[in-house]
Amino acid sequence: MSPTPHESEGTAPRTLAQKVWDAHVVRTGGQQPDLLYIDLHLLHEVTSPQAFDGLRQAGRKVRRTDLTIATEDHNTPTDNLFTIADPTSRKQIETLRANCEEFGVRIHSLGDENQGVVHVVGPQLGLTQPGMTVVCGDSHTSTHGAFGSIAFGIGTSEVEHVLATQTLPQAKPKYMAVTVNGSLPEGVSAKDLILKIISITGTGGGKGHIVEYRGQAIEELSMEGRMTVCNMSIEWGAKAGMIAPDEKTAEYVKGRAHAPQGEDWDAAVEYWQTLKTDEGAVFDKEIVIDAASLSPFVTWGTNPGQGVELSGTVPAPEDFEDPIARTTAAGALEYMGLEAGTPMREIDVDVVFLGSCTNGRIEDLRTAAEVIKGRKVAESVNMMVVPGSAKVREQAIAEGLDKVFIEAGADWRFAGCSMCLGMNPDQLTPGQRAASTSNRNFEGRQGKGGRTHLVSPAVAAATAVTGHLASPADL
Ligand SMILES: CC(C)[C@H](C(=O)O)[C@@H](O)C(=O)O
Ligand code: SF4
Repeated sequence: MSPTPHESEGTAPRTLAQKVWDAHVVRTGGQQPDLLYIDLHLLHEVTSPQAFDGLRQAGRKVRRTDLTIATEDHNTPTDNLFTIADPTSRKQIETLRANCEEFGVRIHSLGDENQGVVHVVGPQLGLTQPGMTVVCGDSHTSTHGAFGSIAFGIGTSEVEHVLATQTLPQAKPKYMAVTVNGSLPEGVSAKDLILKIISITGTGGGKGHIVEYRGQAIEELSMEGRMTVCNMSIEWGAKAGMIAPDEKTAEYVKGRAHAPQGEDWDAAVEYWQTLKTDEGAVFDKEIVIDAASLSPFVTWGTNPGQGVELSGTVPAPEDFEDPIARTTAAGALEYMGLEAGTPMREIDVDVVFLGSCTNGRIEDLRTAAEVIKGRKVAESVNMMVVPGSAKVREQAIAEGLDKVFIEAGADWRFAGCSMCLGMNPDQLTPGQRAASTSNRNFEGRQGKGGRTHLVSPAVAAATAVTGHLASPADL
């Protein structure tokens, strides 16, 4: 084996994550956690109010307003841009606006062309770039790892710390690799892959680890697909998910509002090319998956690890060896109103939700529109299409996708988190069942008593047409 550049320089081979980590350590040593520099801090209305209050009380400023950006997403209505009927939601949005004004933080409010779900907006503006550290008071910050950055969710007190200092103390993580060999079969998407991974690991399998997804199937994913995979890293407990940047990554970033320009661009790309795991670098753990063995994957239960092939059946509690898994399964079946042994394809749904920071990007809308085109949403189904951002919406309209959805009978909405979680008016009613392209199927997640099946955009679209869980191949 020929020595890697690092070995020849006398440095031990490192993983991608270690390289990015090392490049951001401001202070290390002793029993203290490392102090990391933060390159990008994203804010939304839910987890920032107390952080700003803390700054105000301490008489501090936001240290780097140029590295801080806010958007409104969780509490925003999607049927109109300006009337926030719920007083709590309205207060959160108004508080964010007032805080951003007081502290000089850039904000993309409802009606702004760059408003949208925070994890859609960052990459879209070219703010998210390879090799960065990205944080946000939001667990799905892991999405940004798709660019080869270390990106993770933080708590409100940490939000305050980053606002005040642009740094964050962090204990050293462990490192894991998920290697996906071979190509995904036709009709199998990034969402199917990540749901399968979580069903293997369980919701706690990644705890304490920064995970690098790699292998042919990962390299073959679009940037949107990579974001979908990294987005759900937190759903199996990982601290963050990452994918080494390559030409596709650079192509995606190039020309965006905040992408480096001219000589800076060349220097950036040269640096990004070094951001890969060195040969011989050691991970604490590795999982290997054969992509060819995968097929469309959906959830049947009340956590994202309770999934099964669409061609499969609802499992019975006895199918699980682990006593805890057995009890959890029994509870999930009861909440979901499902009988063990029922073919997944025979489960009827009332609502289809296409959207969220997992699958609300332009590629997701295109995939679903292709399936829906020339067909009708079943009479028994209410399909909501919610672009992840105002820009995604604008692009979809430019491509005529809005018309495809509207002609099929779907509800075409404004951007926001929407039915991904019950913080705004888009909610399931008790007992309603949804096929949803979002990332969490917890009890009550989409509305009190609502039942959620997590699916890919293609499965969502086919399900909307048939009225039961289905893939485009069934149409
Ligand atoms: C509200 C917010 C803090 C939360 C998160 O951390 O992820 C939300 O975005 C979610 O998806 O559950
Ligand atoms: S779309 Fe869903 S997962 Fe993403 S930030 Fe909003 S609530 Fe969280």
